[in-house]
Amino acid sequence: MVIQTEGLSFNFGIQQVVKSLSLHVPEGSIYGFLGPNGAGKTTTIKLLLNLLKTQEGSISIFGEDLQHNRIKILSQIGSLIEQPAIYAHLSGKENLQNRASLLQLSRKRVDEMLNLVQLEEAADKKAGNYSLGMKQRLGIALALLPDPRLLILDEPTNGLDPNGIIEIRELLIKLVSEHKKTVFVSSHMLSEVEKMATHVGIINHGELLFQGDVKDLESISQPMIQVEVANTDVAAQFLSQNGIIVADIKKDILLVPYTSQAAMAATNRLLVEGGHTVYSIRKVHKDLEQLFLSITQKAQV
Ligand SMILES: Nc1ncnc2c1ncn2[C@@H]1O[C@H](COP(=O)(O)OP(=O)(O)OP(=O)(O)O)[C@@H](O)[C@H]1O
Repeated sequence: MVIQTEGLSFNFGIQQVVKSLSLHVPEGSIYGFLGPNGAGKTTTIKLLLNLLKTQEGSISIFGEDLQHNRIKILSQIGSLIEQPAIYAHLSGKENLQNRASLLQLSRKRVDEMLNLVQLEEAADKKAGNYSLGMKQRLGIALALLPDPRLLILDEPTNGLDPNGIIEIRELLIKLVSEHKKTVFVSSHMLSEVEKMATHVGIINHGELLFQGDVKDLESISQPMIQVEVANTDVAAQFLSQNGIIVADIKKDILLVPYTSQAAMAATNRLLVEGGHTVYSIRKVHKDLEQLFLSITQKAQV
């Protein structure tokens, strides 16, 4: 495990913001750390980066305890929280060169980073005039300069347009697949991370509600029978009268909880024999966004 926390808790005054978190982030993963606003994501990230002092529990990174190996561990982590620290009056390249000379890195490394985050063409433009997405990519390039093993990003796609989101996503996938990094990335939108994350942790009110690989998340979603049918309202009423639960009615679609193949065939037969026009019928899994909402909402009740 690259990151492993056990019983990690944190209070701001009397408010417990992080509750006994046990995070397991495997090497070479893109770990999507998901939760609604105020769930405790930033606080957790600050604990991982030692920007807040651990009050209870433990954090181990690269197999070593953070409290006892702070400098060694932190020197191998690149991070981006909130706004990237960029000099607006300098160009993107100058921002990188400044940092590179502080770290005693070569100019070649600056060019490599500009290429990696696709800012070569805009390298000589003032960073203050960059779009939000370009600023985020410059921030990531700054974090990657010293070639860290682990990258921790707090909501890097927040406020970006769809193209900006895709560019960050492709960059993170490349970092893991071609550069062998591990990426820990927080977000409040499952749809933004589901296309890139290999692992997911869902947090709400400071508590971890789900952790596992993305496939596990899909498998806990309850399967449904999706029936594409004419006149959905009439068909739904007909099914209910015949003892079949209709979970949802959409424009041309009815959703019925899936129990078995035989039950699915029986639903089909019932509708057809009852004179309803069935265009298609198939087993589907709840969409991940809905699943995320149901996990986080359930926890609020
Ligand atoms: N410095 C602070 N002092 C007191 N309370 C704080 C402080 N920072 C955060 N909190 C509270 O801790 C809780 C968790 O905040 P945190 O920023 O960790 O959540 P988050 O999941 O990152 O949310 P967001 O996506 O909105 O940043 C919130 O209720 C917040 O008000």
